[in-house]
Amino acid sequence: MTMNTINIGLLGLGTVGSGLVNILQDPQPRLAARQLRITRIAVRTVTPERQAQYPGIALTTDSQSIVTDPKINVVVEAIGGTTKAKELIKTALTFGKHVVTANKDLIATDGIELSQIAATHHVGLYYEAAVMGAIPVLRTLRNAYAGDPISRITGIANGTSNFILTQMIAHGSSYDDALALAQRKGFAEANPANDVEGLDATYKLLILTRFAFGMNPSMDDVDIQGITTLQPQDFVTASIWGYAIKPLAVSELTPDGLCLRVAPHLVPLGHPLAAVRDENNAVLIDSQNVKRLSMVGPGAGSLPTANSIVADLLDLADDIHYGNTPERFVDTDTPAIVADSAHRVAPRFVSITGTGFTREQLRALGITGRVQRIRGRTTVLTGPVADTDVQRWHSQLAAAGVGLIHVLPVLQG
Ligand SMILES: NC(=O)C1=CN([C@@H]2O[C@H](COP(=O)(O)OP(=O)(O)OC[C@H]3O[C@@H](n4cnc5c(N)ncnc54)[C@H](OP(=O)(O)O)[C@@H]3O)[C@@H](O)[C@H]2O)C=CC1
Ligand SMILES: N[C@@H](CC=O)C(=O)O
Repeated sequence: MTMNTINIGLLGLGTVGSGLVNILQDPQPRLAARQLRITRIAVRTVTPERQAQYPGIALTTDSQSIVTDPKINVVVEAIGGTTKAKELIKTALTFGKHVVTANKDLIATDGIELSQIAATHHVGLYYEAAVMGAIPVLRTLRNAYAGDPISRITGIANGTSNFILTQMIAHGSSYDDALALAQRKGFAEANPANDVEGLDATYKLLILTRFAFGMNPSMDDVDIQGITTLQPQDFVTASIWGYAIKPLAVSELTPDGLCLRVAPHLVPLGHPLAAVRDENNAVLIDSQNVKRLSMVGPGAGSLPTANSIVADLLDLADDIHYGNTPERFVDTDTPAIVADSAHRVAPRFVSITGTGFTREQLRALGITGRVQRIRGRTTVLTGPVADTDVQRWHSQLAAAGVGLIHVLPVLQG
């Protein structure tokens, strides 16, 4: 059966938006059959030279005119940020347009509200590209786990952080050089602090938690640490003890509630996540029936991310073609039950400035385990310790004038 053309209005023509244009301009046969056509694109700056690169597509700086255009069926939002993007998406949904977005910041914070607006107007709101780039994790959680209780999601959810750590470890790059390269490659957010301070991975973890556990936690429910304090001594010491350091996002359902953590973790060298390098992301889903399922792939970048947008567009194309109202991507506004810090227990990798601290002094603070002194630092690998003890170490060491560089959790299982 011949399909009607689906007119797409694209907001943003940066890393992600240009990837979508590339894929749709030269579509593979199965994609070509769906008649997806970008008709208009909103950007901040239009020049005759820029317009000339996109024959048949009208570039405009008037994004509002796209989200209200009666000829447009689907709006793809790839401008990022929350204020303008939210206003545009709300208008598009209210005008009866389906919306696809890669915007995890917005979906993490306002996704429930937007999803309700979409349902009211009988349109779809999809955002597979917002979480882990090319990895189809949201559809997998939605479609494959309805009958299988999940116990834990463990992932590398920020490509930029993983890329920076790989560059520092494998190529001896400085942190600043590695971050600059991630920016040039289009992996980093407009504000790269979101990547390196763990916020981007936290947004993704909040969305994953909705899909995996049907609960809706907030940023305040997540223990967040970035990668900015890591230095070459950490990688050396961790590897002597048989670990890699990986930027993980973990959502675990315990009898006391959800434990949500974003932090560089020590990961045993033989663990599958230890081998995930560069801008790749990975997710391990632990559940009752399947036990463990893993997926690895590019977590950032133009074509990998745009490919996930195409997957959303194909779902919508079928609904438009058959006259169906798209299903809600996720359907929960249940508040999260979050475990108390006293119940969040893990072994820790403790780095302290200076090498003069004796084992006895450390033991007096309750910091015991294997000790390494290397290049002006003392590092201790402890047994299982609760988050409340870690909070106490921070205040006691600060009061004693001792520099506590970081306390990293060790991944278990
Ligand atoms: N980069 C990646 O690998 C990934 C990004 N994402 C998400 O995708 C979204 C886009 O990211 P990315 O492509 O990297 O961003 P870029 O900064 O590369 O591109 C942003 C685009 O949006 C346009 N733009 C910004 N503000 C406006 C506005 N007010 N009106 C019209 N156009 C506007 C810019 O126009 P102009 O070109 O004129 O400046 C630019 O084309 C973000 O939400 C990001 O978090 C998700 C997964 C991966
Ligand atoms: N900046 C993000 C891009 C994809 O979400 C990342 O590095 O993962």
